Amino acid sequence: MNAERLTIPINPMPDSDRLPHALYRAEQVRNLDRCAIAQYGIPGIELMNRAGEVAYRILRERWPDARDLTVLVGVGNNGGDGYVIARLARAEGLAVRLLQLGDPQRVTGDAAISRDAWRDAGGTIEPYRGLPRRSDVLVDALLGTGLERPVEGLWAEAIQALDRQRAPVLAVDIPSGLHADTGRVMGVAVRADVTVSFIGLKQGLFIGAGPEYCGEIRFSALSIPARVYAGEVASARRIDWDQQAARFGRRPRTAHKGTFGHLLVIGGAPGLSGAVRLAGEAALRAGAGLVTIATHPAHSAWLNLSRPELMVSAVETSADLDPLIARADVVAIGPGLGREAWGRDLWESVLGLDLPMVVDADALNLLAESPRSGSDWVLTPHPGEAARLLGTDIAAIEQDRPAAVHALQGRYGGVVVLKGAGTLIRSDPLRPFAVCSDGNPGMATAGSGDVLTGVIGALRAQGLDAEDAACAGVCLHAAAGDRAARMGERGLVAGDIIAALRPVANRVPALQEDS
Ligand SMILES: NC(=O)C1=CN([C@@H]2O[C@H](COP(=O)(O)OP(=O)(O)OC[C@H]3O[C@@H](n4cnc5c(N)ncnc54)[C@H](O)[C@@H]3O)[C@@H](O)[C@H]2O)[C@@H](O)CC1
Ligand SMILES: Nc1ncnc2c1ncn2[C@@H]1O[C@H](COP(=O)(O)OP(=O)(O)O)[C@@H](O)[C@H]1O
Ligand SMILES: [K+]
Repeated sequence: MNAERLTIPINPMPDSDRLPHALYRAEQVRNLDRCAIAQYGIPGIELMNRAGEVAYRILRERWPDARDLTVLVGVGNNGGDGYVIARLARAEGLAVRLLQLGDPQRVTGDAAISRDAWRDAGGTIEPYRGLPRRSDVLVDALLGTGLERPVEGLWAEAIQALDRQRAPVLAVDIPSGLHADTGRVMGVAVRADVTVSFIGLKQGLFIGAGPEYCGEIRFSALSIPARVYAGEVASARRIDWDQQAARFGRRPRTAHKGTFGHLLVIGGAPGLSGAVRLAGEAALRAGAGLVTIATHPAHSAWLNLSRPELMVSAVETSADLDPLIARADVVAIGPGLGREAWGRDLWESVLGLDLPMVVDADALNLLAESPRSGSDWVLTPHPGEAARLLGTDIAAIEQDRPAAVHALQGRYGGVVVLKGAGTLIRSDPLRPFAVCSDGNPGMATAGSGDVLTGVIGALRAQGLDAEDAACAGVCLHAAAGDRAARMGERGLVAGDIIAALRPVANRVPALQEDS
């Protein structure tokens, strides 16, 4: 690959039917709504009608044979969208049951207008007392971005009942019970087959439990003017390999191995040699020109037998590192480093270096023991390492991953990659953080993080800065994981991700036999 510095714009509007890249917090989407209404004169009821129409169109497209619809509405504007959907469905001759949670007298504003329009069209409102025995599709219009406390009582019962029945569920704007900013489940949440989101994509759809609850995500900006978005800087940006691959052009015909950088991978205490071996091979497959592994003498002699392209050096103490560091462009440290004297000595010796670094695994655990801030490093903690780095527990990290990655970056500097489903990348605290929406649970397997370390190190060695290497590396790794998962998620091993790196990095279409 030939890496180029490239500014990739964040588009708030969808291009064709692809999802936009800009993500927002609930409060920001409310600002966008308000701006469209106040400054561009689009009445709120018009937005609600458009939202209902879009959701209904997607419902018909996805389930053209549906005849019996059950719509669950709450008392806010999310419920307002639900009345519109119910009215449109009834007008087309579908049998619609509308079940109300909360007191319909509490419905006000645009939602009340939609409620009345539903009644005027002959629709009835039944208080929710349980789901009908059968429906072809259920619409979840209970709670949207106005969710403000854990879901309890009858509301929680209704959501659990949705979970138990077998018909597909379309969630309006966001699955009810999912927190729009963190993707946290607020007690219980609707597990949707399709989620249709409006105006701005909520970041919680892609973070935390979001990917488990949203099903397929569809989006409509409800035709509000593009200028509305100029006033609101996205809180996050969704990244994927399709977009990040634009950084990589054709390799110059005159290239030599020095063109693509020299990565030094440090780690592999006795018994942990596999981790450096995986990181090293992944780096070669992600296009690094040269890769040297600095590892324990216990296994250095045979480490490269299965991959002779790797250079392997035995390091007894940190003094042995000096000549290797002198030849390296980038250092990746941590895979299999251990926390014994050997690993500590190596970690301490690289701390003062003026070289780009990728810091992973046990190096992160050692960093947690004596915290310090760096500027030119990429830290790649999984939630367990993140918890140690912040002196908290994993549950606290997972509850609010955006806050965790923000705190990590604040305390440790550089670029922080918080791994897991919906990996987050945070560099400059004033700019949107990134969320990778590729990847799959097949990648939850030993050594998969070591592969990522090698990939990010390789991209840095090829000239990308820390943030670009982290974003492109996470996406390349995830896309390779997705390609490897064509053969099934269960039983996927880290080596399968490595094998997929090369075709994905070169954008070679998948062969029939891959799938
Ligand atoms: N102009 C607009 O503002 C638009 C809004 N739209 C819809 O409006 C939604 C936001 O509407 P709202 O701000 O009214 O909020 P919601 O409809 O999400 O809910 C707010 C209501 O639910 C109650 N509530 C909050 N948490 C609860 C809980 N755990 N259990 C029970 N009740 C709870 C609140 O007290 C409030 O009465 C969006 O998600 C979207 O669906 C769309 O119609 C597009 C246009
Ligand atoms: N459910 C998932 N969806 C997407 N990516 C995942 C999922 N589970 C794990 N991954 C990715 O796999 C890698 C696992 O890394 P890590 O936990 O460090 O594993 P190890 O320590 O075994 O190498 C991370 O990049 C992570 O983001
Ligand atoms: K909803």
